[in-house]
Amino acid sequence: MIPLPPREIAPGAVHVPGWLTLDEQRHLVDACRAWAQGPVPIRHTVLPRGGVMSVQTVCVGWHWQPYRYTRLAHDVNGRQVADFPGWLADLGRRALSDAYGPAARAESADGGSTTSQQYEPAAYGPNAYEPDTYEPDTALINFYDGEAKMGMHQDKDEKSDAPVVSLSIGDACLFRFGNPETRGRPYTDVRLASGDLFVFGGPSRFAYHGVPKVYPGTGDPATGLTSGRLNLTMRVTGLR
Ligand SMILES: O=C(O)CCC(=O)C(=O)O
Ligand SMILES: [Fe+2]
Repeated sequence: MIPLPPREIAPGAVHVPGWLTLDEQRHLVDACRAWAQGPVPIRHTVLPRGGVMSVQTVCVGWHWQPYRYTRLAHDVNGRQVADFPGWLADLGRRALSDAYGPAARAESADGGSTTSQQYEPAAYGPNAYEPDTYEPDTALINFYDGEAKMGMHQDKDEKSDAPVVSLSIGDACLFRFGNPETRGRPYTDVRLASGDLFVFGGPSRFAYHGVPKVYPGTGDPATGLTSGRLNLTMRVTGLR
């Protein structure tokens, strides 16, 4: 199947359908399976008021618990999460470069005129367009069974406005991408399928987003995931 072309959903938010090859998806599924075992096993995150998230989450680099990052997983088993691997950071840089196009490079190379540039670099702030210097140091890996969902939220526990790179594998879902001001409209509903890349940075870095629904049975077992949906988001914590 020929994937749809990249689409800008909101300023700085780009959906790239079918970005990962099947091999890359398999590799990511294997890696996520290993991380799910430990040193800090995958779990349903417990929220401060006692609610339990329907997705299961495991982290690498830094451990996320609502609403902060720590080196040790105090809310699970007190251990340090796995290191953030270099190959994943490389994948993140390639993702940014592919999502935002050659804009930043073309601009610095020839002083402003660009060739196949789709988006306006000036509007996006310094971090969105520097794929080469992107240094993600944490990844949150979420597993959704057929019933799981995620409410509208902002990714705002990072002390950096560098873009978030999101990769999806397995069952497709309805991904709702909104605006930085409110949980409600305006938002755009996007179907994220296996292999899709979604990047949000610049003016959309702190936009509300969520997953109202997963579509069971829509994934390709050849990814290594026979049911459910895997989502991996890389971020720059800005912590040290
Ligand atoms: O599953 C997704 O596509 C989004 C996950 C997400 O928003 C998050 O982990 O913060
Ligand atoms: Fe999020």
